[in-house]
Amino acid sequence: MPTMLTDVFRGHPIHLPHFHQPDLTSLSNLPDSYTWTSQDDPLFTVAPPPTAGENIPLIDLNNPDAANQIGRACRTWGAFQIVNHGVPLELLQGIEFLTGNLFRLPVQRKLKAARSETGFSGYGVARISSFFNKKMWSEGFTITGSPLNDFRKLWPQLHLDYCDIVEQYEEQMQKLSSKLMWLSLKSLGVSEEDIKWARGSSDFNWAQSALQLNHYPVCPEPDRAMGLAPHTDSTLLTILYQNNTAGLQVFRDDLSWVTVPPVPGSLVVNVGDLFHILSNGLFKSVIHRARVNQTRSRLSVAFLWGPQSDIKISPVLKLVRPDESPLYRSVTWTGYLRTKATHFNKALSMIRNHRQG
Ligand SMILES: C=C1C[C@]23C[C@@]1(O)CC[C@H]2[C@@]12CCC[C@@](C)(C(=O)O1)[C@H]2[C@@H]3C(=O)O
Ligand SMILES: O=C(O)CCC(=O)C(=O)O
Ligand SMILES: [Fe+2]
Repeated sequence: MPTMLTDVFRGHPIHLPHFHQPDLTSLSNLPDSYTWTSQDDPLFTVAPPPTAGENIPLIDLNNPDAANQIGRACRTWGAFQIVNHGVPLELLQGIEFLTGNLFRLPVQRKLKAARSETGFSGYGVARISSFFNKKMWSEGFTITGSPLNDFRKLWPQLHLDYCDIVEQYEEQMQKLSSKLMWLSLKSLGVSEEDIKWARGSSDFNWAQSALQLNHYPVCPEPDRAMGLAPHTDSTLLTILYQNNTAGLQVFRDDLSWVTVPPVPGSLVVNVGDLFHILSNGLFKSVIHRARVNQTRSRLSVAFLWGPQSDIKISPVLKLVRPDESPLYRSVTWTGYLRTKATHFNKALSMIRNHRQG
């Protein structure tokens, strides 16, 4: 039996200090343990060049040229925003409503559904927290499979309604992710024929996913705090819904940090590490982070999408020059998540084939 996402960290406990996390909404000063400097994160204070003013592309999926625009965005930014994506507005409002209600619950109630050190789902701090000396100004809730058990602990009365929203949201995101993957691959001249594991399976039985709900409370000193530290996602693609408070920033070597402005009804798409591997390095897995705000709290919902655990992802052969070896060795999603859980931002280079000469 392949490892399911739920089991991926079973033999890999990660020390996560949720139980010692104060209620961030009650703090009027930024404690030292939450104060970031460039010593805690070398990218913390990099300044943009004086002429920077660019932003990630906003792509209309109804545009006949969408595949090319997406391909270009994946190569230059590793991220883009989409409109006319087909996900009903009521569903976006529904998931935002659920997320807001979840994080408004008293801390003691949220901790009833705390994620354990070897678990995958539940309430807690970001997994990557263990790689940083300072704490992040955020709380999260991870879902994979049915959230029924956790939601029953959070909402003894209303859990079924909330499960329904998650199910509908995941169904829509699943369809959209697959559409986006094929559009971006089309731009590289890659079709279903070229990828054995994804060929002809319209019921998505080769894919699996997780949902990450994030909350960034109002912060007394946002310039010195960090909502979610810089990272790349370990996914093929991530589709992110953000409420109308800015905070997400993507990194470009030539432009530094660029804020992704919230556009009502739109969704942000990030290329993850697995898509970078699949595209033989042509698509960038984008470094991104979340900053926080002094007057407005922020919510985001990340749909993390990847292949089933028995599928090995390797560069599409069509994208590898005949005189070169593929840039990466093959890897399963669960195998990669474990490497990432131990080596964090060194994970990609650990599976890279180093070229001779
Ligand atoms: C499938 C996963 C990707 C993720 C780790 C996880 O097991 C579930 C949560 C995901 C998330 C969301 C916030 C940022 C991130 C780096 C983290 O700490 O947890 C990502 C992980 C990832 O993409 O590597
Ligand atoms: O909140 C955000 O904008 C970013 C969230 C994120 O990067 C994630 O959940 O992986
Ligand atoms: Fe992310």
